[in-house]
Amino acid sequence: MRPCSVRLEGVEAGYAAAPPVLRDLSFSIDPGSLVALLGPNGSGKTTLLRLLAGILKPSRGRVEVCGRPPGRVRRMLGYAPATPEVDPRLRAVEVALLYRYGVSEGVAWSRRDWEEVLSALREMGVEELAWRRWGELSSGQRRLVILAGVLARRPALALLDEPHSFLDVSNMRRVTLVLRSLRGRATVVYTTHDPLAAMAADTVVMLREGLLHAQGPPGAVVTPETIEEVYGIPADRLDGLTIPRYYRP
Ligand SMILES: Nc1ncnc2c1ncn2[C@@H]1O[C@H](COP(=O)(O)OP(=O)(O)OP(=O)(O)O)[C@@H](O)[C@H]1O
Repeated sequence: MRPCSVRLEGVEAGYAAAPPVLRDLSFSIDPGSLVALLGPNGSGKTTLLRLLAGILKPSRGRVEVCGRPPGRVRRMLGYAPATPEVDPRLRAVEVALLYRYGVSEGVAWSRRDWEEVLSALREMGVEELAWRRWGELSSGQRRLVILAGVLARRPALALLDEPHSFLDVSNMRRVTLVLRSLRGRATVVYTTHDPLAAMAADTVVMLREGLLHAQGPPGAVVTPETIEEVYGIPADRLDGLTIPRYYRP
């Protein structure tokens, strides 16, 4: 499957009668690129991913994924929610299989499905957890299982909500390397609260109160100036990286 392009034009989106969450959003993403979505709590990152996944429809403007409305290309998309709802009795490998197929796509699993999912679990370093029940897994282990399932789907566009959350530094590195290895083969959009995790992307999209604040290479977007503007806290530049000073008064 060829990686998808993404295009938004004058998009407004939100929930029921409430004021729109995303406002006048226009930007595009090149096929095969790795994109980090950064922005404060409540700025609309998950809403944007749900829009790209076709779960939510815009109230105004146009969203195109692989040149079509997302709802028409669902089979090409993989979506990993930040807080997936899963039956705690399922085995990890079954959860990964569900995500390989998209949770609502009823299918009979073949031997190849099992092999692909086990291989993805291995890549995420959680193969030994394959037969453990979901309810017995830690938050970080669950994150890795869901990511394995979505990546085993081999999506043309992977939409990953906080893939680094709950992970220790070694697993953060593992996930970052896996995401970078997908460049050129899949378009990947991931949300994060960690400016360092965003530095691994080709492009950073910074949202602020539902508006596009900045888009560009990490070095141009994740700067001490932007951190100060968007989050209102100081940040330092160290070895070319921007480190927010949330750890020091
Ligand atoms: N199902 C919903 N119904 C009504 N409002 C919602 C719903 N989901 C989110 N919102 C609102 O939409 C806004 C954006 O939420 P969203 O989850 O997209 O932000 P986010 O940037 O992903 O936040 P976080 O970093 O905290 O996960 C918030 O003000 C939130 O309260």
